[in-house]
Amino acid sequence: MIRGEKLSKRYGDVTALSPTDIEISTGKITAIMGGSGSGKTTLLRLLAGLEAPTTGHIWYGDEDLCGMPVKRLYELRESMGMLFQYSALLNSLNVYDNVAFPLHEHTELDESVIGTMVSMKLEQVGLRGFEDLMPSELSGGMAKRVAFARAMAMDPRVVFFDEPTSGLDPISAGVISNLISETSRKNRMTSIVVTHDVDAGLGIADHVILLWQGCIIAEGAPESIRNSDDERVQQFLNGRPDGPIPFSRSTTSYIDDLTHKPGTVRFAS
Ligand SMILES: Nc1ncnc2c1ncn2[C@@H]1O[C@H](COP(=O)(O)OP(=O)(O)OP(=O)(O)O)[C@@H](O)[C@H]1O
Repeated sequence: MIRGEKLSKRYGDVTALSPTDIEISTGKITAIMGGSGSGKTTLLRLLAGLEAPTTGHIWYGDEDLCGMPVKRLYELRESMGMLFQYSALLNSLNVYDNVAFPLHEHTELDESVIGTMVSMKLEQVGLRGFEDLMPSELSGGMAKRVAFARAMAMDPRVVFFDEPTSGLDPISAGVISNLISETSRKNRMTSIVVTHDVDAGLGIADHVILLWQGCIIAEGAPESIRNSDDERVQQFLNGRPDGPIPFSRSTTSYIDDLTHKPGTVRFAS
């Protein structure tokens, strides 16, 4: 179990995440969903130990990620995989070297063993035979699949997916969703998926956490989220522009801004 306890994050005056308690079940897929700016990526980065929370603790079993010695944090990271929104492939390395990268970094395995492992991972994503291509020669969907293979290279126990289907056509998005779903279930992997994509999120998740303005407004099994009578949840699920979730996030008066009232002036005169 991964557990966030009174977890919060502020950036200057912006509260990206209000104090939140959260539980991620081992071996399950948890989707973190919500509109733009609701705090999804912030929560993912905190859980992955990529950023320190402003308050709270992140428990991996009985170990607190906050304040953990760096050496132990690196060890823990070796059991984690990450798939970022823009694939984050290393442009100067071909497909083979991108997938092999974590194995070269974290293991002492012979190249022949690494080669076999890379072939297995590329077979899993349907790209065996594409080892020599450079990232610039890949479509967006292929790049995501290579990034998926790289995230799986070390057979991680926990994998973080940040918007894995964004920018993909529906077929490529479906392929990535299936890969997440099948690999998670077969390997009993703990998957944490941040997504705007309602169909993908509700389709693959065992548990859904829905955020709004840095707060959890609903969580539970996909079916219970679908049947929620919270208007904010229904506005998000149905993509309605009008509703309790406002279009504008400005906090100052528009008229005051236009008339440069003291305290609201944004530009140097
Ligand atoms: N490094 C940062 N510095 C300052 N503010 C930040 C930073 N990262 C995030 N924020 C702010 O925190 C809030 C939550 O951002 P976050 O990226 O977590 O939202 P999100 O739900 O992932 O949004 P999106 O779906 O658009 O990526 C936003 O108001 C954002 O502007």
